[in-house]
Amino acid sequence: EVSITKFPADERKIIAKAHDKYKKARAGIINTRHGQIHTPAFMPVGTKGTVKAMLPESVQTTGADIILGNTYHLMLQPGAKRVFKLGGLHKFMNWSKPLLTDSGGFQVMSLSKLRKITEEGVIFNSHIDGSKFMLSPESSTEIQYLLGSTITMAFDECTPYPSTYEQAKSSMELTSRWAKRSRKAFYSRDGYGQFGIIQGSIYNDLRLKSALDLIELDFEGYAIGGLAVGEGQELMFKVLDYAPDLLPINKPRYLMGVGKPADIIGAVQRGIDMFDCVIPTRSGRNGQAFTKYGVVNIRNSKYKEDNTPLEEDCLCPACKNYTKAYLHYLVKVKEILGAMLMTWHNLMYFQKLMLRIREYIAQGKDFDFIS
Ligand SMILES: Nc1cc(CSc2ncc[nH]2)c2nc(N)[nH]c(=O)c2c1
Ligand SMILES: [Zn+2]
Repeated sequence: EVSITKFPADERKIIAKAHDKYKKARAGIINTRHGQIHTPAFMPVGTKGTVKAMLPESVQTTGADIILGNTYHLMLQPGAKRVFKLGGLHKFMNWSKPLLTDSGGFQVMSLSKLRKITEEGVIFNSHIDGSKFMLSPESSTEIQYLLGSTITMAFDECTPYPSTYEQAKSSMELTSRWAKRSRKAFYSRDGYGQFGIIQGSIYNDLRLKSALDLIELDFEGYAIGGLAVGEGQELMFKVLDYAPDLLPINKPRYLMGVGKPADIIGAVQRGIDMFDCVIPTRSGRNGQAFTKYGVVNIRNSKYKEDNTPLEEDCLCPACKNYTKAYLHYLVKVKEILGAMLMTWHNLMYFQKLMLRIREYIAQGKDFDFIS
């Protein structure tokens, strides 16, 4: 099954001895049918069956163990049944390692204009051609099965921020009812898993109720949803000061949609194991490079004759073979190679950050370094 194996207890004691705020941090391995995931892990986003501007083998060289796919986009095009007929998403996109697919509700709410939430599920018009679709706990779970996801996400409603207590309560209760239906619809197989997603916005009693409802369904892992939706880092950390502890300690904890390096470090310190965010890929294409010196906006004219690499000790192709001047030029003239090199560097940067965090935890060292 999908299980998180932890460092032996005595090594955990070392971690506990480290400064208090690190004692919740944990490093481990999730074993799946498609290989291991070293946690804390960062999952690059491959929304439409590709991590934009990257070959899958290049994504692999950055150190990523797992990438994300999207039920919403893939069900509209090319269609889940077609992907299934063609051998599943792993084969289709030539990625043999673990794949996690989001359940689609979040994307419906953020992408399709016309949509209606009912007890049954969400009825929406495709943002591509306006045709009518329904996503429900059952159909979302079936679509993820057809795609061949290693980790399937329960169908939830991401409670918007801000929400009143009443709004958050009824939204969380809907998510609990949908989680039960998602769990019932899941075809469980060795090495595959399904994660429940807890909601409850910023209200600790709702977060607790959501966790209790989902723990009853015995998922292979748990995600904290309803965060990184505009509440800001301070409020997010306030929820993370207690929410991870409501979840089973021996199961993976995934914080959806997070985040910048500082967000990731703060969340790991509060017990989170898995992350996903479009920031390294999307901002890379927009000319932002993450470096140990901070974020470099490569379009800035100060780089037009800068003959040095983004980072002298980075092993990515952008840093090994090119200069900031060249990257500045490529991004300015919108050359495809610019998007490729910037993306590659950022993904490498995020994986190096996760590697350093895992090493520091294993050695029981403080890792307050802000990358
Ligand atoms: N912030 C945030 C982000 C995502 C998308 S994660 C993702 N999907 C595809 C790429 N990345 C969420 N997804 C779900 N299902 N529920 C949430 O509460 C939620 C919250
Ligand atoms: Zn680099």
